[in-house]
Order: sequence, then structure tokens, then C-alpha cells
Amino acid sequence: MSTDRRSAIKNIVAGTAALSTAGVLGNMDAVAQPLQKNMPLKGNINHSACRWCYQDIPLDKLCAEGKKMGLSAIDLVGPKEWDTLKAHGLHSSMCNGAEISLVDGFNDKQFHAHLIKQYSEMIPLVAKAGYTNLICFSGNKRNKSDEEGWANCAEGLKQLMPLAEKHKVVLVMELLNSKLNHKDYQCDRTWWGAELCKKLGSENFKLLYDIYHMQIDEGDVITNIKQYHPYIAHYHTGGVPGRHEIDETQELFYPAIMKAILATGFKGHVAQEFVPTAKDKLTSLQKCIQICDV
Ligand SMILES: O=C(O)C(=O)CO
Repeated sequence: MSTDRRSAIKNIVAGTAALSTAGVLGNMDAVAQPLQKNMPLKGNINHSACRWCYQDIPLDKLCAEGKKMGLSAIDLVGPKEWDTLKAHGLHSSMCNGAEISLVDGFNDKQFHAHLIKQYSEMIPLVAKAGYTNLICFSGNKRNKSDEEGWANCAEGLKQLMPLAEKHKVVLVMELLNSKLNHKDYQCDRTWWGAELCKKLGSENFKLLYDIYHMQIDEGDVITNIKQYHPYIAHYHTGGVPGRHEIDETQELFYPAIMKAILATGFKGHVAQEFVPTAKDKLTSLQKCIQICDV
């Protein structure tokens, strides 16, 4: 290598290190950097984390530690735990507790009576607590075509829309992969969920775009977010493959995904839903928040 070329490369490396130390590259290099304990958050992304990923940590501790690292909400918590969130000044960004299960959902008429009763009871509770998003699921296909799934979901959900609209609650159907984790789940493609939103024609039914699940089933994450964002109320994260930390050990580049989400004008929450591999799960959570803090 010529001396000129070698010294040019040295200069680039030194320059990059200097920029990085000064924090100029910000979270674009947070992916591969160790956690920066006192890095202030930028305030553009509303950060949340899913309760189930930290089951062995008492909710009170998760809230206290989460708040310190910049969480403004916790996901997938039901009425019994809302008081704990409130005591810490945290929002419930995706309420649960009305669903039967991921496999038994709105795409099957045999569950409609039960689901309508449960959601009719839960919607006013969500509203009274000052929350908006309530999770729901399509259920498994069990040989139903796309058309039958859409028709059944629409028939069941339509009965809940007037109550949801009255209480300003949004029923949010989660997109899950059917290739690996939830075989036979029906709402497994963004276009399928968006079509259901169109059939319902209500701002009170939207989608939870789970970045981990959708990378597995359809990829094109940023393109799909750009195309379908009017139907998306909420986002979940997770590293692919493995659903672990969203750092340099996996294939998605979360800072770019977060920038694409912000560019759509999104004002909701992004909830971390990776299963930590690190012994110190809360340090992992803080680092993943930093990665997403664009
Ligand atoms: O169970 C799962 O895989 C989920 O993503 C639920 O949010």
C-alpha cells in the first residue's frame, strides 16, 4: 500500500474515532458501542418495554429502573398492574387482558361471543385509566382462506367499533410471524392486516407492527413501514435471528428503522420486545433504548 493511501486510511480511522467519542455519530454507532451510562435521550422516540421479557424482575423495580433509563411506558400489562405503572408516572402503552389467546381470535366466529363480552368490559376500563391501545389477535387460520379470515375478523370487530370509538380506545391487532414462532397465525403479513383495517374503516382499529416478526415473514421492513404506516399504531422490537438484543449481533439496523418510523410522523410508542441474553437484563434494555433513540 502506498504511504499516501496508508496515511489517508489512518486519518479516516482517527477522524471516525474522534467523532464517535464526541458523540457526533450519536446512536448510529450506539449499535456496536458499549452502553453509555449517562447518555441523555433525544426525546423523539417514546420508549416502552414489554413486561413479559422481564418476568423475573418485580414490576415495581422494572418501572423504577426503566424510568431512570428513559422509559415513558410499559407494554402488555393489564388492569391489575396499572396502579404500579401510575405510581411511577409510566403510561400503559399497550394494554392487554381482553384477548383469549394468540391462536383463538377474531378470525373464528366460535370465539366472537366470548371476545365481544371481554372487550366490551375492558374498553371502558382502558379509557377510564387514561389509556388508548388494547391488543387483539387474529387467531390461527385453521384452514380459513384470507377472505374468510378478513370477513370473520371484520364481523366480530365491527360490533366493538362503536364502543371503542365512544371511549377513544384503539383495538390493535398484532402482526406475528407464522413461519417460526406462531405457525398458522393469520395476521402474519402487513398487507393482510392493512386490508382488514380498510374493511373496518375505523381509526379505532389498527396494527401492531412487530419488527422482529415481520422481518422473519416478509422483510422489507422500512418499505412496509412507509407504505402501511397509516394503519400502524404501535411498534415492537427484537433482534433477528433469535429475538435477542437488537445490537450488532443480529441483522436489522434499528437506527435506520427508527428514523423511518419518525419520518412517518409517528407519535406513539416503540416497545422493546427482545428476550435479553445478558445476565444484566436491565443494562441490555438501556443499551437497546439507546440504539433506538434517534
Ligand atoms: O408472543 C409473541 O411472540 C409476541 O410478539 C407477543 O407480543
